Amino acid sequence: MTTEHAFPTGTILGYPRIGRRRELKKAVEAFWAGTTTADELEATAANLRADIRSRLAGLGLGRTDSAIPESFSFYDQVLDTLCLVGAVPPRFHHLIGEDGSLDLAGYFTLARGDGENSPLEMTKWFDTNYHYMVPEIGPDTVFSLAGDRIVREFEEAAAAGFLTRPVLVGPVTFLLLSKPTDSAPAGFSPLDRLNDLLPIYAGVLRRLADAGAEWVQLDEPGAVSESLGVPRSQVLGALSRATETLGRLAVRPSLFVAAPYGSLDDALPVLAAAPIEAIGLDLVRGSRPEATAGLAQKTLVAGVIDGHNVWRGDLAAAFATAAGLSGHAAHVAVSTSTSLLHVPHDVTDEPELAAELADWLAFADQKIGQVVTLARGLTEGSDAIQHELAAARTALAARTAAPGVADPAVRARTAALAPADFNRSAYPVRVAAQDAALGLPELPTTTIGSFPQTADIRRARAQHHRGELSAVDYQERMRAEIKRVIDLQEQLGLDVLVHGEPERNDMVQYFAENLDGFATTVNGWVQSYGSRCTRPSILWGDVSRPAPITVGWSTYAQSLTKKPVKGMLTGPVTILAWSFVRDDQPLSDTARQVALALRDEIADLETAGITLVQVDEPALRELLPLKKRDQEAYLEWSVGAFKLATAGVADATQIHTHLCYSEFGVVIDAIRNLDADVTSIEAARSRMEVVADLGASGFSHGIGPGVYDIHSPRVPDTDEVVGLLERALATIPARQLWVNPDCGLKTRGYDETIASLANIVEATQLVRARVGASVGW
Ligand SMILES: CN1c2c(nc(N)[nH]c2=O)NC[C@@H]1CNc1ccc(C(=O)N[C@@H](CCC(=O)N[C@@H](CCC(=O)N[C@@H](CCC(=O)O)C(=O)O)C(=O)O)C(=O)O)cc1
Ligand SMILES: N[C@@H](CCS)C(=O)O
Ligand SMILES: [Zn+2]
Repeated sequence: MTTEHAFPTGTILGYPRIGRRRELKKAVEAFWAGTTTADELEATAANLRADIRSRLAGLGLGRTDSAIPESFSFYDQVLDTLCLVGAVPPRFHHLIGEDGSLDLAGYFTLARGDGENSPLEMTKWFDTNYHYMVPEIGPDTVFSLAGDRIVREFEEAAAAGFLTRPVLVGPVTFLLLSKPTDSAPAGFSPLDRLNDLLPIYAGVLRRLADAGAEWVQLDEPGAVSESLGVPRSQVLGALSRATETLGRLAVRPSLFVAAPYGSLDDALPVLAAAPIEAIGLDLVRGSRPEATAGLAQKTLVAGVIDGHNVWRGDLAAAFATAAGLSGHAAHVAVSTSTSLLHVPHDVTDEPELAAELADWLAFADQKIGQVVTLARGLTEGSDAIQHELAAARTALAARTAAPGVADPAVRARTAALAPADFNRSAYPVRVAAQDAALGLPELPTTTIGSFPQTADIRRARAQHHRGELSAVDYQERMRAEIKRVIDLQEQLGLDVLVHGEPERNDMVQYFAENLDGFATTVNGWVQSYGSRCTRPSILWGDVSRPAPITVGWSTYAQSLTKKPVKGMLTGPVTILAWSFVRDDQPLSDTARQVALALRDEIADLETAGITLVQVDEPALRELLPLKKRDQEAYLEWSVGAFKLATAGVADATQIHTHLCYSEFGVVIDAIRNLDADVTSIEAARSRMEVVADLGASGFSHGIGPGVYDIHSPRVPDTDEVVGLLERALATIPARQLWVNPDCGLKTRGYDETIASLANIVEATQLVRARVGASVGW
């Protein structure tokens, strides 16, 4: 059995690994480009890990008490776990080396594909903007202890004088996040393989114990979510079996099971009864638990510092919550509610943030400071931290009273909203008006908005930001790009054109920069997937639109062509989901403010002669609450915000929307309720399954399933696209079908984009000829 080790009184669940200046991104991309070697990449990563440990210790986390989590990853923690347990899908078995493991190149190939073999699917990590690689597990998947990175990184830390705490995705969550292999029989669930997986985890724990690890963190957010498609009773049973099995090992480190992203609810008694030593609760999302049998012998790790948002918050309230647990458990420690992966590094590294706003914020490093303060309060008593609690209280009061936090004009407008503001005419009336006004061919072809963001475009934006390129010159450069994109689409023969979004650094940040109520960062990068990052904006005040945002770009594009140009906006829910949003009022109130600003933009686009407007809502699914009890209310306000943004237009103006990610499940109803005239969805990787679901649900509006996956440079051939279109036509009528790629052309190069779009247009012509002959167009 394990020897008793005290859990550190202050810790965090994980730390950003991309680097303060995105050093890891740059090193990984250089390795992919072949300009550096694997050894050089390993050396950069080791330096980064060393810097992180020193920084965390400098901020006050203990060097030798397991307070510092070892949470590095070159790409993704689920992919790391997959490699650790040897669950490499058969199509990649040729990459496995003689020692049974993958080298770095092989590891990245699973994430990115290799031309012949498609990469692992990627999907959202719980309700965050982080994406993980989806393992494929079948009845025949062979598990083996195939990697030792986690042990080597622990030893690397030890050699530098640190006793760190290795972090692993727990076995239940790993299987809950996996999908069944294509050949798995109906009814198979990856969770069925738990008994076969547990011995591998046992092996890892033994090796870590042998290496000297005192604590290991198993992340089990799967225990919190009710949206992973497995009955709750099975999740609880699996959690019980896993913790019983691992807890009863003869040789293992002490086990800390962390449950971020929500409350454990009925999973808490399961963990409380299990032979593990510490339980991590998300007390930002979840409330303080009742006294529960079994907790009295355990450490409760109170996740009272929000790992998912950037507010400095009410530190005294956080302290009271943590201190209030002391009667429930043998020992109480303080932590973040989630890994700090979701927040930027350091507020003091933001030269352009107003000092007042900066004082209201806590990024990763400031949150560690907060954890350390509260831990001191727990050990030395609250008097010892009075100064820090008072400073946080003063900042919070200043925030509440600051001009702009409540804007009377914005509040009056939202208060005056009436049901009619949310609804358009009946769909058949709109279709008739749009058919007459737009005169589009059958199976209209279009794209989802962005075109490749070339290095030139990004460089011009960086130069403009640094003052090296004037506003006029910057505008000229963007207009030149728009002209190139319009000319290209004309040559390709697309029917509904887009301006290409060259002026956007990011589809949310760009709008945040142009709306009142938001602040943006310079160095606030947060990993979105792999090497890709975003700089989420900070929505701190009431939102309004000081001036039109996209009208100039869209009307310029329209002036270059007789074909219709689709206006292109990001929807209210996505703007909220991909920003750090104020926590002092309900999200639904903030969503209405953003929706009204967008409604004004759409009205201006319409007045300027733009006849189709796309309002992207790729994050509609992402913000869906993990708990079923919260989902209905969410869908009500999120769909309402979209309708508020879009319902002000004439019948003849065609509203499009776009949603990423194919596993829609519960949001299929929401798609119908959005009442957009045309909805484009990512579908290529799921081979149109979602279209069948929509068809079966009686969806009657326009639908544009993506016909090729833009996540790799592979060019789809014409036959393949014809096949997908025919598959779509098997379940939905031709009059509803639009033809478009999946979203995100901004991440591709021009060569493959042009070749792919040419094949799409050709495939559409072939299908039009075939279907037209049978239906008499
Ligand atoms: C659609 N997706 C998005 C999500 N969230 C968002 N906020 N935005 C999204 O688009 N979530 C779900 C998905 C996730 N997908 C992606 C896809 C692609 C990226 C991505 O490519 N990110 C870029 C950074 C984009 C950006 O902000 N660019 C800026 C800054 C460019 C830059 O790095 N400049 C250099 C200087 C350049 C020079 O001088 O030559 C610098 O600052 O050092 C811009 O265009 O201006 C990435 O590189 O990771 C993210 C999520
Ligand atoms: N209009 C955006 C949507 C991405 S979700 C694009 O095409 O990149
Ligand atoms: Zn998308």
